[in-house]
Amino acid sequence: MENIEIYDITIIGGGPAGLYSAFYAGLREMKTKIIEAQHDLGGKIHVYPEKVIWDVGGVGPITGANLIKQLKEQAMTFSPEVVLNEKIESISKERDLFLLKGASGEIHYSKSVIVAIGSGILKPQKLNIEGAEKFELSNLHYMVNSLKYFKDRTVVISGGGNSAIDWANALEPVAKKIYLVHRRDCFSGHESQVTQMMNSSVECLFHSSITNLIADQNRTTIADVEITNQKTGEVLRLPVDDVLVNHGFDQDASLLQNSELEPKMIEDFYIDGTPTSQTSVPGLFAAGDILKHEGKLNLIAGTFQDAANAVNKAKQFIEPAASQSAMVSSHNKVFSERNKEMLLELIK
Ligand SMILES: Cc1cc2nc3c(=O)[nH]c(=O)nc-3n(C[C@H](O)[C@H](O)[C@H](O)COP(=O)(O)OP(=O)(O)OC[C@H]3O[C@@H](n4cnc5c(N)ncnc54)[C@H](O)[C@@H]3O)c2cc1C
Repeated sequence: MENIEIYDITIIGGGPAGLYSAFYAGLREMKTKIIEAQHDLGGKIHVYPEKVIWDVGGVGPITGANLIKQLKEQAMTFSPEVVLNEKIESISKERDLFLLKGASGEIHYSKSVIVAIGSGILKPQKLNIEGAEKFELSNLHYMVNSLKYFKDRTVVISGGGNSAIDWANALEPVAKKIYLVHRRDCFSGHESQVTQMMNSSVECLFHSSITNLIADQNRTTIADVEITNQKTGEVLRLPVDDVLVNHGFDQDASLLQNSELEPKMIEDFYIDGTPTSQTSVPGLFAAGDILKHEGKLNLIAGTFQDAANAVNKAKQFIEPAASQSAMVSSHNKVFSERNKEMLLELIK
């Protein structure tokens, strides 16, 4: 083990929970590594780069893309080691060290670990219609990368959760017409979003689902959608420009299933932790959507508290005499030089 590089803390997952953990670990002067399976940091926010987010404390309305940019900038404050395109496949422990096995074959060594994998590697649940995948290159979408693309188009959205409703509201002023197809007659989305949508021009088709996609003459693009009302059996054929499917994401639980360490879990997927982000395995902490505890807030804002708690507990795990939490950032000596520069700017 002479040539291995050992980190104080390794964060698995580069979404908001992982990025804020990386910043906070730097604040606590820990040697930090962050490992992300995708080619870029930002996590689930990449699903909604053009959605405007209003509920991050102290941050005005901001697009997903800009929030990712700011989260990344903050995370890089203390220059953590960043490893991209590396899926961690298992976690084990030898004596005092955690060993994280990456899909690349590399083993990452760490004194403590934060699991910040959200819902695992994101895989949208696909439309269950034979041959639908061929339209993914044209007008069948599982994400919205550009609102502009939908300008003056007729769009059928399938789904009834927060994402579907958010997109119906965001696209309604842009598109020519929005239909929302939902298999139930009530929505599980946030009340205010549902109210906004119900008071808009979005046309909701309840008890319904998409049962067929009819191609244009070239067989490359969806020209019409068949929608079946499950209660009446009535079939409606709508000419469309685009179909947007928001049926949620498949949960990839392989990391914890493949690991020798067996933290207590909930529903075989979530980590059953404490409100201070501890798991049942000493030295292994969790933050963000993967963590469940009393008082859990499944919002970006909630990931920050999980992250700071996880880092503070990790710091004490490897240095039992360390203080319980970091000093507030305005007093923290690691910022003193930068604070001086900013104050000098102010009095210029
Ligand atoms: C459409 C939509 C809209 C939303 N809108 C809002 C909103 O307006 N406000 C709000 O507060 N929240 C919103 N949310 C929720 C918010 O995005 C999540 O709560 C937040 O992203 C959770 O952050 P996280 O870091 O825990 O997980 P994630 O963002 O899911 O990040 C986890 C990261 O871990 C990586 N990963 C997973 N497994 C591995 C592995 N084995 N090895 C390495 N890396 C791995 C993934 O690739 C991913 O990058 C929305 C969610 C969706 C889907």
